[in-house]
Amino acid sequence: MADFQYDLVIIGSGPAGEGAAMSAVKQGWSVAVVDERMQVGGNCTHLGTIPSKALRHSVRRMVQFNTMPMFRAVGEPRWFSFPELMQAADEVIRKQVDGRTREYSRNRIRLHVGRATFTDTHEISVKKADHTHETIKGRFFLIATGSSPYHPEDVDFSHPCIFDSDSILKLNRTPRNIIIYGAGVIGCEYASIFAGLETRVELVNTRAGLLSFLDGEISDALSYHLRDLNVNVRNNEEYAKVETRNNGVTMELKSGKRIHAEALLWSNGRSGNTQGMGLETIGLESDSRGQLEVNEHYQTSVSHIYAAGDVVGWPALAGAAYDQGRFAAAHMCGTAREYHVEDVATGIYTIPEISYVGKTEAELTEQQIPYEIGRAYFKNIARAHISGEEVGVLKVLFHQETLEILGVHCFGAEAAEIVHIGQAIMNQEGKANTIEYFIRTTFNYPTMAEAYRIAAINGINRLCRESRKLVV
Ligand SMILES: Cc1cc2nc3c(=O)[nH]c(=O)nc-3n(C[C@H](O)[C@H](O)[C@H](O)COP(=O)(O)OP(=O)(O)OC[C@H]3O[C@@H](n4cnc5c(N)ncnc54)[C@H](O)[C@@H]3O)c2cc1C
Ligand SMILES: NC(=O)c1ccc[n+]([C@@H]2O[C@H](COP(=O)([O-])OP(=O)(O)OC[C@H]3O[C@@H](n4cnc5c(N)ncnc54)[C@H](O)[C@@H]3O)[C@@H](O)[C@H]2O)c1
Repeated sequence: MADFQYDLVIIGSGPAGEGAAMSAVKQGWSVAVVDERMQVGGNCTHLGTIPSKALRHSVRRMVQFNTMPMFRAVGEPRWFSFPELMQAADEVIRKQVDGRTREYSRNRIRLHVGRATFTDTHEISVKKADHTHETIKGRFFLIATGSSPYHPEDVDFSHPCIFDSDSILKLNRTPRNIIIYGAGVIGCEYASIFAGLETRVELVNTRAGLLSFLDGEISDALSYHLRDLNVNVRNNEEYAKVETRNNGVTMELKSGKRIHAEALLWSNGRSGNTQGMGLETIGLESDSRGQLEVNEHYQTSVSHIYAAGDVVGWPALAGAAYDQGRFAAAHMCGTAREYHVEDVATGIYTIPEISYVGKTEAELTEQQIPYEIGRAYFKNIARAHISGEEVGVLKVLFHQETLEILGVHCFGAEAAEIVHIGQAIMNQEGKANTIEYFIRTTFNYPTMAEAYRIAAINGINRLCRESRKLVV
């Protein structure tokens, strides 16, 4: 006889678990969430999205204060240390945990703290901090256990100068220089953060260019601006060996170069959290990156066990994880309208920020879709003059004949917000998706949204010039 019994048992209280819990409880289901951490919110709140974005926000504020001439009247430039800036992030985490805990309690969702392991396809055992166990039965399960930094065996992560994206949050000083190995989203974001702190950054990229999934023009802009912030970007490099000293690290690259720094941040890849969960006892197997395969309803091969969020791989984003959890729960409860996370917007919080939705120029060219480009440079926008954030561009790709929006790419301050205006129009059905929307709609002034009107006019004018039609 199990200690507890629920309609749905969710393992993991990150965005995927939370989305599923809230969705199922609203259908009248009894729901429990199990997490090995005392506080809810998942790695998203405690180690990933929230601390890194709060940290980046504080760094940006500090850089603004230190570089804007207006502030010189009230004081000299001031530098906070990495741990001082992390304190502001801790306060954000506290507020997030408080809010989420209240939500669970208001909705009568039961929280169990401990590490979950499957004992059979309808039961888990939860090992608590005091080493006692409780058993929980469920009609349905959702595995929402997230992901962790990948650690290669030949790198000693117990050394005090070697960090991953979890342990970097405990860095107790501002290093004078740092090697960041892996120039994925995490590597590029932390390169911006450390550059803002005036740490000299060696960003070692195993690929030919930065974030190759981005539109080429945006990826080039990122490389330019990171270099402008004094980040040394080394493309097409792989490590051969990492050596440690008391006060630093030397990385030997396969190309023969040796680079030294006070610290190394390893940000090359993540693995799904599926180890030690007893998956073998229920006939589930993860792939070489610890990820689980699911169908379009987020069902694993055991039909009442679902999985969502980072543990299923792409797109490994918080907003997508939340929606995957919601859609999985809706399917279990039989209320699903056929939703599936497909075209997600991506926000990359480098300095400056990047965001995009839809196709890139390279993809459209490969698919032989005739497109035109409308651009608006932030340096021409009144709101950007006022905020002093003049670096950036909004680029809208649209079909030459139908005028439907095919992709929105933005680089510059608040790009992650700005992109959603284009996304809203792009997701309209049929003829309602048209770049002309931005020409016939009057915007508030001065706003960054105005960039859409400027980009639309720019694009339509180019199209009209080419086809010798009337210019707008
Ligand atoms: C540095 C960094 C920055 C990021 N920035 C962004 C960003 O700006 N925007 C964005 O959209 N995404 C960002 N991400 C990605 C985002 O954080 C993840 O996509 C998101 O956290 C995935 O949510 P999840 O619900 O799948 O799981 P997670 O948030 O990973 O939570 C999983 C939970 O499961 C628990 N758990 C695991 N195994 C067990 C077990 N056996 N028993 C009990 N509990 C268990 C863990 O304790 C954890 O609390 C970032 C990630 C990192 C690392
Ligand atoms: N702003 C954001 O949206 C944001 C910010 C940070 C992280 N994230 C998410 O976190 C995820 C991880 O980011 P990342 O910077 O590590 O980039 P990434 O996923 O691009 O990985 C970097 C490199 O590691 C390799 N790799 C990945 N997993 C591996 C594994 N298990 N074993 C060996 N090699 C592996 C990849 O092939 C790649 O070359 C991304 O998928 C991203 O969606 C998002």
